Amino acid sequence: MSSLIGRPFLKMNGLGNEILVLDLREGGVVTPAEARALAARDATRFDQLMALHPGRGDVDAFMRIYNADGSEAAACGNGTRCVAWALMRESGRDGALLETSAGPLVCSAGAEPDQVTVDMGAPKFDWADIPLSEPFADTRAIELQVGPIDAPLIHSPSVANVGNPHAIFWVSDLDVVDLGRVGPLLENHPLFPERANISLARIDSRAALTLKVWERGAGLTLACGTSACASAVSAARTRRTGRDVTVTLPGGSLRIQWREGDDHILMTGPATFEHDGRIDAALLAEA
Ligand SMILES: N[C@@H](CCC[C@H](N)C(=O)O)C(=O)O
Repeated sequence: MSSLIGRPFLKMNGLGNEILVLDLREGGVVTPAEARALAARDATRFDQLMALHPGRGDVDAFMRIYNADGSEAAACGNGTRCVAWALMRESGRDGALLETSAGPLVCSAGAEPDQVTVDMGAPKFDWADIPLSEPFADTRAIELQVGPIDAPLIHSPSVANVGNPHAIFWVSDLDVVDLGRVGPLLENHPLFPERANISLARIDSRAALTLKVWERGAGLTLACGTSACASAVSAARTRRTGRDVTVTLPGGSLRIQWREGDDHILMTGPATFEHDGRIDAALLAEA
């Protein structure tokens, strides 16, 4: 019998990015096949599944993050806000300390109801940390073959790791290419040994950008918090914007601040509860 039977879940979303928060603090581990089955059910449909495991010391929960295709990720911005919201509701406190394999995440209640701020830590820009499969001295703009049709339209992405790998293509028109077509090709490009999340980013002003995202392991989504973080720091790093920006995605907007001093990224945005339930055998049946 699956170790997930009877475990409680919350179906939530962060700007329309579908999140399933699964409480495994009493035990249980998600297999890739179980993740794919849950992603395919209406009641538990997700872009990311945030599985909560017991945390050590002061940590409220250790999170394992699964994409809809069953693969694991070390970071998920929208999912982290949803988990923090759930744990703050449970504890009655206005903060939560979470951990993933990429490190600790300090979360706090935002100024408005259902808003959460997450300290996403410091970004990494070294080619080996993205990771890329070959060295690049400057990751603000790398050379990447995108094929003869798309090459004149999108090229020279910035790359960053904010707990997970991102490539950002700077465009003036977000529809210049069909991201649903080029996304999977770029996600699996040989330059990205661990695949990558792919964004098209348009600069609107010194304090605003707009994104479309193809997520590793999940495809086109309404929003991706880590893409917003990676794009914001890359925009500031290439002097396209300042360090405090509003990032608008198809599902809504996030405020991203790249703090001077420790270089940590602060992400602020909503977490929205939809419904709750418990895992049963029918939810885990192969789709
Ligand atoms: N939607 C997420 C990102 C989830 C992980 C990503 N698809 C990956 O595999 O790295 C977010 O809000 O950050």
